[in-house]
Parts: sequence; C-alpha cells; structure tokens
Amino acid sequence: MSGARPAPATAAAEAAVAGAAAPPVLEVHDLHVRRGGAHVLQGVDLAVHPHRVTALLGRNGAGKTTTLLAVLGLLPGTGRVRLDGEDVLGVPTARLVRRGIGYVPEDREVFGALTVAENLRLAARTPQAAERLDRVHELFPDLRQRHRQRAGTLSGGQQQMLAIARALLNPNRLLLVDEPTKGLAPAVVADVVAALQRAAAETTVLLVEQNLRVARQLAGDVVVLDHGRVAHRGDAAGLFADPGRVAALLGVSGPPGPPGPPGGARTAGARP
Ligand SMILES: Nc1ncnc2c1ncn2[C@@H]1O[C@H](COP(=O)(O)OP(=O)(O)OP(=O)(O)O)[C@@H](O)[C@H]1O
Repeated sequence: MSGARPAPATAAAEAAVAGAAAPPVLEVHDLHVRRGGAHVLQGVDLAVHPHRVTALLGRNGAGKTTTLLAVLGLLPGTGRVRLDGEDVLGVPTARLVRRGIGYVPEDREVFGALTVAENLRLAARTPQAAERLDRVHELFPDLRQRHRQRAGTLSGGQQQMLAIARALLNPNRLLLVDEPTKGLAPAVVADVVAALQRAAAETTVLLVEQNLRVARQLAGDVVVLDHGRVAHRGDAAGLFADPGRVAALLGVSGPPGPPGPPGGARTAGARP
C-alpha cells in the first residue's frame, strides 16, 4: 500500500488506519483455480487487513467471484489461503464458517417464505447471536420494524440488508460480500452503502463491487483482477485519484466521480 492517509474522523476510521499496519486477516498467495477446464485464477495474491474494506475489482469474468468461492472452500484450488495466519485451503466450508468467515452471496439467498425474524434466527450459530441481535437491530432499524414480514416480499435493497444483517449476527472475523448493489435502483444503492459502512465498522470486509462509486465510498484498499491475475493492488484513494489508471484497468471511460450519492461508473461489461 502507498500514499499518505488523511487523518481519521471516527473510531471506525482510526481502527481502519491501525488495521492497515496490522497482520492481515486473510492472505491469498499464488492461488490457482480451474473451472470447467478453464484456468480461471492464475496465481492470485492479495491481503485483507483488519477493520478495513478491501474492494476486489475487475471486468466481467476477471475471476472475482471465483476468488471468493475458493477462499470459502466452495471451489478447489492450489496455492495458499491463510486466515489469521493459519493455512485454510482445503478446509471444509462449514469449518471455515465456524472459524469466522461470513458470506453474503451475489443472489442474497434469504429464505423468501420465512419472515425477517425467522431468517435472522436461522443464521445464528453462536450463543452470542441473541445478544448481537440487538446490535443488528440498532444497525438496521428497518428490519426490526419488518420482523414479521416474509423476506420474499421485501424490496431488493431490504433483502440485501437482511443478508448483511444475517452475516453480522455472528462474530465473523471476515465478511465476503459479492456485488451487493447489483440490480438495485440508485436510491436503494445509497441505503446498501450505508448498511455496508455499518457492517465495516463491525468487521473486516472483502467486497466484490462493479459500481466504482460504491467501491470508492467503502474501500480503503483495492485489488484489481484481470483475466485471473492481479493487475493492481494498493490503497483505494491512490487508484481513484488517477482516472487514466482506472480507465486502463477497469475499462470505464471516466473517473468514478467524487464520493457522494452512488450511481457512478461501472466496470466495463458490468450489468446495469
Ligand atoms: N462453472 C464454470 N465452468 C467454466 N467456467 C466458469 C464457470 N463459472 C465461471 N466460469 C468462468 O470463470 C471466469 C471467472 O468467472 P467469475 O464469475 O469469477 O468472474 P467475475 O469477475 O466474478 O465476473 P462478473 O463480474 O461477471 O461476475 C469467467 O470467464 C467465467 O466464464
């Protein structure tokens, strides 16, 4: 990572600055993954530092979701994946989840026929989850109000918040979040960004995001993949201050714009 960091304004920002110097929560080294005969990840190296949001960026098909799935043990790979310094490549997913990896998949995967409260109850895996439910309700007051509503009748943004809330119920060391704003209207994107900011104050996040304005708002660090390889790694502010580099790496025609209401440029080939 490079570049001077601005003075932190909040406790969460202070923790993020301290986290940059702390040992990584997640380290991936020379990760190779093959899918359907294709060599999709070709030696990915990245590190995710505590109390920070690391955005995993790249054009469509670059290998972002594949990276998350391999870290989670849902796809076989070779190389090295370390969680809090321990090798975990090949460890079954259920054990990784117990070790503190939370996952918010691209399609949210809430149980549509169950209520908000039932969805939260099902996600709880530790005795502390009951205590954390109060905290989650503080973070997402909308979910408290809607606790009897069936999850399938929530809006896309509300379902995304429920998916994030489910992951926060457990004391996760690391949250993997895949394209949380995909397919959401700009006004709802702002709500999801706010929810992720709250989540990021609680834990460390590896975020796959195609909306560069969202990535800019949330991320302290960035890793850019290109055809299964790391094309760039560094602090987010440094990359986003260089529109030419953003365009070269991500194929957008202009800068992602200043932090503010989302709706900015999306990575080339991104879905609307
Ligand atoms: N089951 C599969 N069999 C073969 N190839 C696959 C399979 N799933 C994904 N791929 C390929 O792996 C590559 C990486 O896919 P991946 O979903 O990781 O990309 P991504 O960066 O997350 O893309 P997007 O932004 O479009 O979601 C793509 O070329 C994709 O076609």
